[in-house]
Amino acid sequence: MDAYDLITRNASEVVTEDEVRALADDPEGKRAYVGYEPSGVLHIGHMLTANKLIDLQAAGFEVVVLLADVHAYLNGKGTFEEIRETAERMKAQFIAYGLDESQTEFVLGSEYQLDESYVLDLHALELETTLSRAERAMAEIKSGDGVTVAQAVYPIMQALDIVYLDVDLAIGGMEQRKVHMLARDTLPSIGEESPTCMHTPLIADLGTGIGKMSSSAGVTISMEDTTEDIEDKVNGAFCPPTADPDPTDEGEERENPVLQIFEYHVFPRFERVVVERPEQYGGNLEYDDYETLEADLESGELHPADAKGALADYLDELIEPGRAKIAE
Ligand SMILES: N[C@@H](Cc1ccc(O)cc1)C(=O)O
Repeated sequence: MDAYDLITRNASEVVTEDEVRALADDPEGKRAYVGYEPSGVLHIGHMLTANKLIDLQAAGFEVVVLLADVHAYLNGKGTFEEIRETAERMKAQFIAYGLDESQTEFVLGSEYQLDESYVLDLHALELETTLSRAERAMAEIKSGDGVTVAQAVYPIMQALDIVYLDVDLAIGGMEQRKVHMLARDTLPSIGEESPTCMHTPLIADLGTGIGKMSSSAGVTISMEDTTEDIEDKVNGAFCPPTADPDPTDEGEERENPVLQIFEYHVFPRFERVVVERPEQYGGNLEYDDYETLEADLESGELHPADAKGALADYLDELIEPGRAKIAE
């Protein structure tokens, strides 16, 4: 796989392809980041962008993980003290998950976001941003009704982070895209370049295949899950024998979350996937790529129950180091 393909694999959106190609041609010294609000424990959503950071490290990028304590505070996630404690724990979980500690720079937002120059640049950007634009940028990030002033400042700070962390590439899930578009449009007004961005897909709710999996609603997988929890959740997952399920009777789009997790979580981390089956059902199946597994599920060669059994095992292996860290 060449550098561009590795950098962009499994991405839902690349803004722009030409810009990322230029970075891929000369990755030496290039920096990429993801920011996370410290809250709860690492879950499958965090792990998806972390996989992208692992790809970027393999492609030669320097990687920055922003533990966005001020953002979490602005989004009502607790006191500063609580948030900072959570940030410390999340850092340990990211390392347990597979981010190379010697190649990853962990930064707490408050280390620089309270500096005078940052605050003055923030106010300059505030002058360039309408409230409705800030509100729209937050639509997929905040929960609940009504945007507070704190939540309107949030996306503007996120845009400025790209400048202050001196990164060449901003990564986030698709729910971050409007913040990144705001950054691309407004940063030139304070004399900065429009940042290059890349977005990872959102995984559908495990139980229904509808909407996106989140820690606040529905079923998610996190580093707190025991082996048994994972088995139960995966066994109860929505998994018709197709990657493209029909919409619900109410017309809601549906995805196959079991296949999505194979594609975005398992194949990027394991070279070969083995689905164990008793001899009388044809013996084990082995896959070197996601597409073959998907084709086998669609043809009926691979039964959803067997796919789920394998998925639970691989997810458990991915979660185990973080789970051990939490238990310490
Ligand atoms: N907006 C991100 C967190 C974040 C904060 C600041 C950033 O610079 C980047 C990302 C989230 O929803 O979790």
